[in-house]
Amino acid sequence: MTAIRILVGSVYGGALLTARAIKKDLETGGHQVTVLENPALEDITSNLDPLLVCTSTTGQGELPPNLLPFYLDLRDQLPQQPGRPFGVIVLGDSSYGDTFCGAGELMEEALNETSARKIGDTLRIDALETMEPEADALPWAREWLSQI
Ligand SMILES: Cc1cc2nc3c(=O)[nH]c(=O)nc-3n(C[C@H](O)[C@H](O)[C@H](O)COP(=O)(O)O)c2cc1C
Repeated sequence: MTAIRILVGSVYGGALLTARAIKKDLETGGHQVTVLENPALEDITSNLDPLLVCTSTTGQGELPPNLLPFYLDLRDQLPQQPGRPFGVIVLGDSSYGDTFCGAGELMEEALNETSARKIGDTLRIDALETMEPEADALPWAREWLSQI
């Protein structure tokens, strides 16, 4: 059994629904999943659980408002967590061009600066290609967890 924490960033609910679907799926497999809809830094500094970022991209490659305070505190304080596993699922829309899935890169860069350890490649989910982000996210999350 692994306990994981999902850091959610979502404007219209797609990334949140995806995170909840991952929770349901992984918990069926015997794991323990906490979905953090409005994460604060203490939600990660109080434990060593692997972290899964599940965020959409808004503005021009920016983070959704519910995840932004966490990101800013993380960048500000850089609490070191050497080797802590993390993964990134990011929703975006390739019609936005250069800023496609930019929110995932922001979170990855910030977590890298804390010396956390990325597991697997980022899953980029393109709204132009799929209406069901969870269809891609569930198998990816299982594979991600198996690599921890
Ligand atoms: C105002 C607005 C700005 C967006 N900006 C970007 C962007 O810069 N890059 C990108 O890849 N997707 C962008 N998107 C697309 C969203 O990330 C995508 O639709 C995503 O699936 C929304 O997920 P959510 O329901 O969790 O908010 C934008 C969408 C909106 C409505």
